[in-house]
Amino acid sequence: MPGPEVIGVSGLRKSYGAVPVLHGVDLHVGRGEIFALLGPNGAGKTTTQEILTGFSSRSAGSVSVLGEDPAGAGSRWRARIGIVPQDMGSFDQLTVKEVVSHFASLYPDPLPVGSVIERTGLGGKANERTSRLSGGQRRRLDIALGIVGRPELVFLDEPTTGLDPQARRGTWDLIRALAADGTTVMLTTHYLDEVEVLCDRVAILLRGKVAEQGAPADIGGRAHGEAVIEFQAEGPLRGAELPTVQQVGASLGRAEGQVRIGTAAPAATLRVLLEWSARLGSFDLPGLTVTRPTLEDVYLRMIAADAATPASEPELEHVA
Ligand SMILES: Nc1ncnc2c1ncn2[C@@H]1O[C@H](COP(=O)(O)OP(=O)(O)OP(=O)(O)O)[C@@H](O)[C@H]1O
Repeated sequence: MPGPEVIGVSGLRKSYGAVPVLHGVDLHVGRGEIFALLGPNGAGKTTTQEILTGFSSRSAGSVSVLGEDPAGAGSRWRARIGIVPQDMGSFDQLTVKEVVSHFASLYPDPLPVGSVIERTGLGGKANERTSRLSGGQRRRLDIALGIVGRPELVFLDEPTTGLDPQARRGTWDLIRALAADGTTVMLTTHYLDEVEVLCDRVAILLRGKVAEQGAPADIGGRAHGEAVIEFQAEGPLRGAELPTVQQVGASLGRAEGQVRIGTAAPAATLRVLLEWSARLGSFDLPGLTVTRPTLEDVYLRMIAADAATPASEPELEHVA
């Protein structure tokens, strides 16, 4: 966590009636971070965001957002946060500019309406009725409404769902610019590439618990996990006996000329392989690839492992 703490959550629990949904969530987000909540449908991401924004009560645990407990925070605190839910509702008879201006009027120190409309890529639509916007343009309007109040902390619930690839990248640039200005961003998403390229840290929520929290590159031990080296044993390498790569912790497989090596020490293993290929008169490992598990690989593995684990005993919780 780089900056001072903006969100601090410990032991957060939530039940709807007798049904527990959050089972002791811990989260810590620093100023200026772009933080993702990732998890399958129904994992509790929206519920967590609703509690952090004061729209839902909690059953147990402590929550601090911008130094206050959202459960009792007033309008001055509310003006310091921006919220972009999955669906902002409809303002069909109003134009983009009218809606953004209306929202701006609710805040003590809003951003200039024109610049918000430009930054969200709606410059050409300022005088269009919102009923005539496409789905993706509606989503950009939602984001405009979430940031017009110049928030210190903005919550985005699936901000790029329904956007075309160019608009997604535009939204990422906007989120990066907000963070560079010191705005803290917490978002939920189902897109792993979005987490990978955009977010400083991610918490993976599985069945109401944080299964892991950290930089996307470190999740599931990715940074130090096993890499896979593959190449084609062609030319002088064809049929040659492979070197003893086990000495650098590598395992070895071979099928129809395609060599596949799993190794915890890819650089050392490559050195052995390159010396071996040079000895055979080849200065290349044809079709060489070195890959580590992607975020998607480790995420899907975590979901599968979680699904294979029986649900814990029903917990005794306070009813919200
Ligand atoms: N108002 C409610 N009353 C009862 N149960 C609810 C309510 N809101 C959410 N839930 C339940 O709480 C669980 C978590 O829902 P939540 O919307 O937080 O998940 P999510 O991770 O945001 O899912 P998604 O990715 O589908 O948006 C789900 O099982 C859902 O059915």
